[in-house]
Amino acid sequence: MKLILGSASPRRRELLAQLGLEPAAVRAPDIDETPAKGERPRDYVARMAREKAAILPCAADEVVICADTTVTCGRRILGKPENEKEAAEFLWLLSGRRHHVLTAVAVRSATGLRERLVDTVVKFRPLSNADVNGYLASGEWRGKAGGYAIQGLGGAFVPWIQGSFSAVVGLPLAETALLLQSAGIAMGESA
Ligand SMILES: Cc1cn([C@H]2C[C@H](O)[C@@H](COP(=O)(O)OP(=O)(O)OP(=O)(O)O)O2)c(=O)[nH]c1=O
Repeated sequence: MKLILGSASPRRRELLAQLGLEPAAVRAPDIDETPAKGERPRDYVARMAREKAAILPCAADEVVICADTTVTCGRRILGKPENEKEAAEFLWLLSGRRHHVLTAVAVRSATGLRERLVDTVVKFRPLSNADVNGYLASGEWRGKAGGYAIQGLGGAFVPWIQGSFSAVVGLPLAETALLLQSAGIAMGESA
């Protein structure tokens, strides 16, 4: 079976490499990521991963893996900030609080769709003006759910997590390995 990474995210590619997996091809999914009115965060993130997997082509000998990562704070869904102002708003919202990072993984093959949702709790220390301004200036917030990257400078804001670090970065390694194994992809095998 050929492994296809259905994601434009370089982090997801690196996380697959950590499992010893190199995709035979990378296909970027382009879907509308707007949450439906009143949609619950868990439903939203699972739907996003499923929709990404559904729109990509998948041949009979292919296994396509897609994922979606979303930050939720209270009832709010924090996606990728559209601009610096929104990134600042997200960082202040997360400052000094715990929030959830939800990552849904969808694996599609000729035998069907397999999915998992991983919920990780992340705590931010209280941020100062200098923290937020410095972080905005770094540009690291771009393209990251919730406007931060735990694997980068954003790690300095995080004294504690409960759950899966790799899921926060974009792909939960333990769950991904199991999903891919059941779809016929062996770990450490280059596609
Ligand atoms: C919270 C957090 C998110 N992120 C990233 C992971 C995801 O790439 C991104 C959330 O956006 P996603 O929509 O999940 O993915 P994407 O747009 O980057 O790529 P694609 O849809 O093609 O798969 O935020 C981090 O890298 N570090 C973090 O700490």
